[in-house]
Amino acid sequence: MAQSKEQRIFDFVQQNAVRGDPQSVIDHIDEYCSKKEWAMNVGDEKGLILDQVLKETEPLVVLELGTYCGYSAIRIARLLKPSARLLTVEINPDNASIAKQMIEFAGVENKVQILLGSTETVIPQLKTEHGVKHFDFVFIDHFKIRYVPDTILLEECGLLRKGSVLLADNVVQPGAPEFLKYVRTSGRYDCTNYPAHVEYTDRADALEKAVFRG
Ligand SMILES: O=c1[nH]cnc2c(O)cc(-c3ccc(F)cc3)c(Cl)c12
Ligand SMILES: [Mg+2]
Repeated sequence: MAQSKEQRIFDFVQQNAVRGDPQSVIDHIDEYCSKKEWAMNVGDEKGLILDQVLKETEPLVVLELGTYCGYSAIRIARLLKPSARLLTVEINPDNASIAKQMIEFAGVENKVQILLGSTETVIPQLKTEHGVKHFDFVFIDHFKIRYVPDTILLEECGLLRKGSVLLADNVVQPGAPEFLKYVRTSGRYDCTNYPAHVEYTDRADALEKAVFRG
């Protein structure tokens, strides 16, 4: 069976990065995806903005929508306090398998739980099946058409509290105009835009931070 791009990324990490060193894994994924094969990791430029917002927030319970190969899960987990946890939702079982191996190689597996399934199925189960009360931080990086429905679902499931931080990738490219309209006009969020570029390119993109007013 032909190898997937995601498997090739993991192979490159396994052969070149330092096992147990999250930064080494991040750097090697960035090296491979900027030099060999582009892939939709949040990347180094937007990753530094993610780092900065995480450091400001100091979250204990984090949700990620869209795991892919685990790059941003590792970026987030490496900055979490010992007792903090990340739950990350991935719909594609092949991606989830690569992400699991990548997260274990980086040595952050005890802070991260990968939940396989669609966000619309998983989000309503988080309180009952995963003992979540509220999320302090949500990184949104999956299908752009799911940004608004999943944000509303998080509100309706009582998973956000005053000050919960949503950080959404790709609000310019591929673009999430309905999401921007929703968080900026609903009156429920305080929003900040962070202009950047599509990972590993010079094409415009941005992250949007939306803090829930409760
Ligand atoms: O689907 C995506 N999910 C999560 N992140 C994504 C991302 O960061 C970038 C892109 C993308 C942007 C421009 C381009 F020309 C091709 C692909 C996509 Cl398509 C996704
Ligand atoms: Mg993205």
